[in-house]
Amino acid sequence: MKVGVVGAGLVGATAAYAMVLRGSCSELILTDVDTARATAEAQDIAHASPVTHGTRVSSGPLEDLAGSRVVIVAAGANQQPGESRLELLGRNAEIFRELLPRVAAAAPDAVLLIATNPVDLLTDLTARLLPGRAVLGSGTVLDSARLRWLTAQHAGVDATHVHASVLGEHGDSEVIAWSAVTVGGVPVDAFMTARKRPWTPEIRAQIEADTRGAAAAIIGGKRATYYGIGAALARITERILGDRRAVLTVSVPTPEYGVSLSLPRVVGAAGVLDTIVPALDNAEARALTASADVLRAARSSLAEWSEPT
Ligand SMILES: NC(=O)C1=CN([C@@H]2O[C@H](COP(=O)(O)OP(=O)(O)OC[C@H]3O[C@@H](n4cnc5c(N)ncnc54)[C@H](O)[C@@H]3O)[C@@H](O)[C@H]2O)C=CC1
Ligand SMILES: CC(=O)C(=O)O
Repeated sequence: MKVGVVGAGLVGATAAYAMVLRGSCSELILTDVDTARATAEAQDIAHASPVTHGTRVSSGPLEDLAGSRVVIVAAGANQQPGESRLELLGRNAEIFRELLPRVAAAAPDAVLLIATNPVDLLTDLTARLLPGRAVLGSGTVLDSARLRWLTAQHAGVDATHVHASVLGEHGDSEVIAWSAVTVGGVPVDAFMTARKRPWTPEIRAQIEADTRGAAAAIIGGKRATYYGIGAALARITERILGDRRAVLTVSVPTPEYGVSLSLPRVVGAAGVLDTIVPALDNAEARALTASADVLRAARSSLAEWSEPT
């Protein structure tokens, strides 16, 4: 089971390291336009292999992606402090137009897992550049993990027992779907009441703000985020490799909203197999529509969508 990583920067290398620690695959290839960086990262990560799962790790040109079942794409610019994800669109779309057709040709059977921001619009662009190809974006898997973790702190439970979905854009317009949050299978409000935990509108508003603002806060402190997304990418990749039919909030083109965004989706060997539209309250449904509007408006700056439709 071979996995490729295109863009061996902080996100790509951390995803590769997470996969080596978890034994997600048998072979990993890192590729980057900065060949010295890819070589150094592959060597450093390979040195973890003998003391973990023995994964074969190497670096090389794009052609070495041949035979990959999943290729993670984390190539491109990241945000500077104060910058939004959407502000990266022009720069990273330019990279994708040149890079993604070559990645797809080098790894013809791979599912393409996009991480580069703005991830929803670059997933859309990749799907447009490569019709018929299995493409998905990491979407709000990371944001959902942040929401789960924050909720678990208030519930006083292990975060793996919180189920929660952030919907829409991986970005400032994302939607926290409280009506679908459960803890140990119990709706979150009932769980907090049963455990006598404080659970007020102010606490929920703070959790929302902390979920939405997590990336900016971390970037302000250490210039980039990579551990959370690295683990999320490893998990999505494993679910594809093992055809595990996991339910994950990944991003794919979504006809109902006219753009790629995140909803709970069943993920297996072919990528996204099915989409589950959750039962939302009216405010959540309106917020999801507004998030799609934000994404479509930003996308209209791309040449591929600039023609009136
Ligand atoms: N989807 C998500 O949840 C998250 C996405 N990101 C995004 O991931 C992307 C990467 O972030 P970092 O790793 O922190 O940046 P980084 O600057 O550390 O790494 C980016 C790498 O891409 C490489 N690259 C640029 N053009 C390339 C090309 N044409 N071919 C191959 N490699 C190329 C660069 O040489 C560099 O090594 C950014 O867009 C960032 O916003 C970051 C965190 C979370
Ligand atoms: C940078 C980014 O997209 C995140 O950490 O959510």
